[in-house]
Amino acid sequence: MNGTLNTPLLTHLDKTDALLEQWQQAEWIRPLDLGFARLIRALSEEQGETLSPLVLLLAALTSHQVGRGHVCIDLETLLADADTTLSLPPEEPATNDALSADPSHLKPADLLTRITLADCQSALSDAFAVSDGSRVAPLILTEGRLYLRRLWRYEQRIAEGIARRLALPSPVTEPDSPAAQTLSLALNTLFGPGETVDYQKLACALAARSRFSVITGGPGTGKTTTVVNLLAALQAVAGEDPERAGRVYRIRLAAPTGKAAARLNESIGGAVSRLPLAHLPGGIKPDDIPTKVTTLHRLLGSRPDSRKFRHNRDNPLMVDILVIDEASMVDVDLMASVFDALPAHAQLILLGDKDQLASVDAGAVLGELCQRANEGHYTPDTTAWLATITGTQVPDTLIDSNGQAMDQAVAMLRKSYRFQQDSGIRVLAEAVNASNLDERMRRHMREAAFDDVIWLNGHIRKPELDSTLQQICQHAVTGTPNAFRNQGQGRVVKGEQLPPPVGYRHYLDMLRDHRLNSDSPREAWDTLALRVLEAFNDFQILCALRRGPWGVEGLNDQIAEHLYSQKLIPRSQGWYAGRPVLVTGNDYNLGLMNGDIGITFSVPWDKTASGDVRETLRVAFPSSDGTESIRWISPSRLQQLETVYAMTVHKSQGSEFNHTCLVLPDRLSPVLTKELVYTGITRARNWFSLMTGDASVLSESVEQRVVRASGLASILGGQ
Ligand SMILES: Nc1ncnc2c1ncn2[C@@H]1O[C@H](COP(=O)(O)OP(=O)(O)OP(=O)(O)O)[C@@H](O)[C@H]1O
Repeated sequence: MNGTLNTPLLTHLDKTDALLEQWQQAEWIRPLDLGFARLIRALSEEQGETLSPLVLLLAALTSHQVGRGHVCIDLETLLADADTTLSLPPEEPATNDALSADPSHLKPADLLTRITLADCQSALSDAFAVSDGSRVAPLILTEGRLYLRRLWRYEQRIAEGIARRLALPSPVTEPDSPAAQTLSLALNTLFGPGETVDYQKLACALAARSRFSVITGGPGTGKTTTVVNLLAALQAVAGEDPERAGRVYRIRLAAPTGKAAARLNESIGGAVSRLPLAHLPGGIKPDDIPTKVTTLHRLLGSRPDSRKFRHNRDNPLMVDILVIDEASMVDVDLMASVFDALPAHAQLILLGDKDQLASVDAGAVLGELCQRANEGHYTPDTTAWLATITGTQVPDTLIDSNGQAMDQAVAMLRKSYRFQQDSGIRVLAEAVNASNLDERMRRHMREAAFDDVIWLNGHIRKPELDSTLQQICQHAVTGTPNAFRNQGQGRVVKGEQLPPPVGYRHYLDMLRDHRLNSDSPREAWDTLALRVLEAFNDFQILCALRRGPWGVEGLNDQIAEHLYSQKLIPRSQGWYAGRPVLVTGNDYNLGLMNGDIGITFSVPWDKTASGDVRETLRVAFPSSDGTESIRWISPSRLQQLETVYAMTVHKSQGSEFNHTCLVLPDRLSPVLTKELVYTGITRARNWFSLMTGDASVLSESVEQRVVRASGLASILGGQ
């Protein structure tokens, strides 16, 4: 090791350990991170080795990064900018700020400025606990990336699963083969033979050619429509393929959360019913295209108290084609399990929006696979094949004679069909995505120049905290329709008159004014609960942060107090009728999944000892199987949940609301990124409002990007 490591903190193992402990006590790193580093130390000592303090430090930091969604640490990036890479001290102040009060403490970045890449490489390669992957070790170092072994294995399994599928021959590769001709006929029937570029048609063709494909697109670009057409085209090919003897493909549809599965369930049935099946080759029947969507956990067969799934390499799924919607939310752990459970021949199609936030847990698989999607990188071979099969010429800007194998399996939908050309939500989302929120756009938002977007306090640069929180609370009650252009009246979307935006009073009134009683049948209660849950979905406050007055914790308290002061709810704490709750962990016994939302009802279903009717509280959750039934669960049985007047943008992924209000705090922090703002805006179907603690935070946030360290793109790019 070279002489730059002259600080005792990196020459004495006990001192490094003590520093890590200090960081852990200040909640900069997790107990798990410290524990992992100590495990590495113990392992080395068992081998009679004295661990390098630098390896102890890097072990803790790698584990810390995994907790922040990274699959690994890229050492060069870490050394170039440790502050940004590690985000330490953390963006949200810990409850215990003893450390930050101590001026003598060292940040990881202070320590790492003294370290070179060569120091890291040499310390790591000397350590027994670190391997290059050729032997089992808790840390893996490969191409300058340091992994926890578990995460490295996930990435390897995903890369292998993708590469193997990309290499499989396809019956439609030869344009004059019968299968390719059938595909071409099916696509022309589904989309028309038009010569203008139809990205949906191109996406179907690309995905039909490969056993692994990704279709990415922003909201309303037709991902669902495209995949339904794709499945019809694939079944048409299967029906004509003598090798399959007319057997149709076994297709399954899945999404990472119950909410996302339910949303796809709602839209897919309609899209399937519109298919021109009678005109397609292959004699496809309506039942050949599935309309039921399940969660990935259910599909893979999750078992209580186990990370392992029932379906795996030894017990694969009975499936020929698997479609995963909202794939941006799938972390590397779950994605690796998907590849394990898929039979070797099975085709995997990932759908999602590459610009959204990545999964909460480690990995950004979809985002990484789509890194080059904007520019296409289709080879001349692919382009010629697409022209023959679809009759469409790919624009020159998307052609690249050096395109990689993975590029040929990624399709991007580029036209929004949901939002009209002048929709503020669409224009704003595009501007955020391009990190281009100019003054004209900000003025448009402030002055309600768009029909559907309003920046409620955008004219005040630094609004006062209390009055802003008060304004958010009032907005939460009514949705402030008057602030929108034309008071939110008279908008017509796709030929239908849209009601003005609403706030939480809408569902609370419904809950209060119902006429059901103890004689009412259970079905009537189910119907009411469905209506109330739907009404709750009409409005949602989204926050960037968890802690502090601008975070979900503070805002939930504030809003509950305000609703109570308005007599809209009977109390502001604990359980009460009207309390909306978000499930924050999977509960397999109750059949509830992380992200499920329920509303508390007071129901007359109990009796006192003397036989009188007694009101009791039950939380109504929509069923997870896509049917219109309700699960009524006693509050005492619910373990992991929080009130959900305000929700983090992270948790809102996979959901959509009629009206969302995004709350941005009064100062910039690393969590405020373009992806977060984009995800928040695109959760809104018809109305979007913005509240800021400081007007400049909006523009500053969209200048920041989420960059997650991982090696997937590099492994696949090297194929
Ligand atoms: N090629 C098309 N021509 C006309 N309308 C279309 C086309 N494709 C999709 N649409 C319409 O646009 C709307 C959005 O389509 P779809 O639900 O398929 O998009 P999506 O990308 O899955 O949306 P989401 O953002 O909800 O995931 C639907 O009303 C659909 O009928």
